[in-house]
Amino acid sequence: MAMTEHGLAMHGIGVRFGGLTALDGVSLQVPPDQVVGVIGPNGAGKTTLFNVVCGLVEPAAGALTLDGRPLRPRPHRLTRLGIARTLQGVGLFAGLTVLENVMVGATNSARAGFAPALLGLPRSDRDERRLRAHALTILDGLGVADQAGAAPGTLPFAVRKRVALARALASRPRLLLLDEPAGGLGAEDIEALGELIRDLPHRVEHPCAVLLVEHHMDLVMAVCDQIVVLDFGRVIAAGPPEVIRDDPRVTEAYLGATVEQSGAGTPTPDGAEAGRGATA
Ligand SMILES: Nc1ncnc2c1ncn2[C@@H]1O[C@H](COP(=O)(O)OP(=O)(O)OP(=O)(O)O)[C@@H](O)[C@H]1O
Repeated sequence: MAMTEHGLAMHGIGVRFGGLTALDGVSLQVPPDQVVGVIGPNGAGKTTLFNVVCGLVEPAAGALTLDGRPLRPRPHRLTRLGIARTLQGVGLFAGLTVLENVMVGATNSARAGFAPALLGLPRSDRDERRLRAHALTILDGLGVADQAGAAPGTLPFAVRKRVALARALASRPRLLLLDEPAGGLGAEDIEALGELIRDLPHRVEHPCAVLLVEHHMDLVMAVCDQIVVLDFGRVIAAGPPEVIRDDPRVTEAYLGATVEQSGAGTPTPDGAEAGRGATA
């Protein structure tokens, strides 16, 4: 991967949990106009890497930069840094409508945003209208505006996932972190999700780079410009999908994983699942 100052970069990140090295000298880049995927067998360090970028895990070694400037992410400050994330689950507020959930996502900080409305504090009608219109536009872009007034709990899982994505996009991030967005979705929904993800860095308004941690190989191969392969906390390969697909080190990592736990996952990166007991 060519080095650039733009976007997110990890430089030699190391993370240890007691005696276990979860990440070992991991470097990668997410340029502003790309979708970058992180794959690897179970336990390879993908979630740990995601958590480092979110500020949930502090690395023992290495550094992060955003547009060449040092980045010390903190979970509550991500939005202000122009970073948004979705989590493995859906995580919508059950007591709010779909629209309100997305409006919450549009707030940049608890002081300036939707929180006053939630707390019953006064805010201008104009702000409120603007926020609603913005949230509706995003829901519309994801094809779920017709559910704006619904309670999330009444909606199918695939729709809730879209709403969660809408909420993340509502803060107009320039980097979106997606942790297993295909989890629990059927093939058709995954394909539609792939189209949405692929489009994000190329939107005319508010384009946004994507760092995608995902088990579903088909999705990763279809949407990523670059793929970083982790195994035992190290980067064993990095490059565009067509290179990664044919890289013997990658096949070996997945094959080795399958041998370790027989029957776990599909033994090549062409399959829909990863090794080491991967989930679909
Ligand atoms: N909080 C923690 N404490 C101790 N060990 C941890 C912790 N989090 C992760 N690990 C270990 O670090 C290694 C990397 O785990 P991680 O969850 O990042 O892998 P992963 O690639 O996301 O796996 P999966 O595909 O199963 O989600 C694993 O050996 C895991 O057991």
